[in-house]
Amino acid sequence: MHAHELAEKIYRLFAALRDTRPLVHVVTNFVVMNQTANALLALGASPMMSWAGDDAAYMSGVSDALCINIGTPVPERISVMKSLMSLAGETEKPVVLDPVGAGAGQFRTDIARELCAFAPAKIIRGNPSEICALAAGHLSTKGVDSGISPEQARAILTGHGRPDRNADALPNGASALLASASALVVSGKTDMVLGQGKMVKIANGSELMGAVTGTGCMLSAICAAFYAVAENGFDAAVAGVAVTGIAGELAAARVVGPGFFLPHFIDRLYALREADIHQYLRAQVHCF
Ligand SMILES: Nc1ncnc2c1ncn2[C@@H]1O[C@H](COP(=O)(O)OP(=O)(O)O)[C@@H](O)[C@H]1O
Ligand SMILES: Cc1ncsc1CCOP(=O)(O)O
Ligand SMILES: [Mg+2]
Repeated sequence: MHAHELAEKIYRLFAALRDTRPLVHVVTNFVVMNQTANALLALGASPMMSWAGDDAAYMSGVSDALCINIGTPVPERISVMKSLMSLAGETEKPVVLDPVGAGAGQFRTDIARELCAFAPAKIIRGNPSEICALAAGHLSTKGVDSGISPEQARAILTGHGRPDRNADALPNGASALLASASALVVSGKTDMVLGQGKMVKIANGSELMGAVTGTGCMLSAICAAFYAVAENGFDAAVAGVAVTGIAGELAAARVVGPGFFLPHFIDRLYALREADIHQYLRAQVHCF
């Protein structure tokens, strides 16, 4: 697929999202709740940040997509997450799982692994360490941050260095995790979206995005909004990653540091136009 066709496809999803204004139910951490809701609103979706167990059945019935984020886990919230993901699996509701801090201690890694078993058509979006912890048992997460680069993650996921593996072949370590998902997103300087037999690399974004908390969490919620209007998780993940990266890049061009990055990012999501996607998208499509 040519870059122009991919940009066109992403724009179609973006336009559909703005037309339909999907209701995205987000159960996320205490750190990023407000900025995630604002990012979804700016994008054109309708956020609902609720984690009450008593609300779960109703929210499951009315929402168009679900985003589950384990950043600040407490037992009651984890059990609501399981119920919501289980209901979403039954009704084939689009789900994104953000395994914040997977690989940083047994507690979080176990929670993330357990949640991976629910809602088989979900997108799993994490930074390189989080995805490698789940896919390959590679423990390198520092708190909520990645201890490895996307390139190192690609090497770990493909089984690089093993004599029976070609480093450019199907991501091997990712395949078992991918069996429990419709797409995996490994974010970072270059984002990788992995699906069955295909991968898209997107090189948008800015270093500043690593200096502001919650950019990954917002990316996951944005992928959930796109999943509500996409035919599959892979296309939704590509669109979510591209739009987040382009808005981040444009926002970073206007600021000198992280302090004002966030409001500019929200503004750029709000003001994003078709021409921006065509002009700024830096993506490569690989098929295996
Ligand atoms: N060095 C970087 N250059 C460009 N974009 C980046 C960089 N670091 C992070 N990003 C972007 O920030 C967002 C969050 O990614 P990441 O920092 O990997 O997630 P998390 O916040 O969960 O650790 C993604 O959109 C990613 O593309
Ligand atoms: C700092 C922090 N601590 C617990 S959750 C959280 C936010 C993590 O956000 P992100 O994964 O998007 O950087
Ligand atoms: Mg994160």
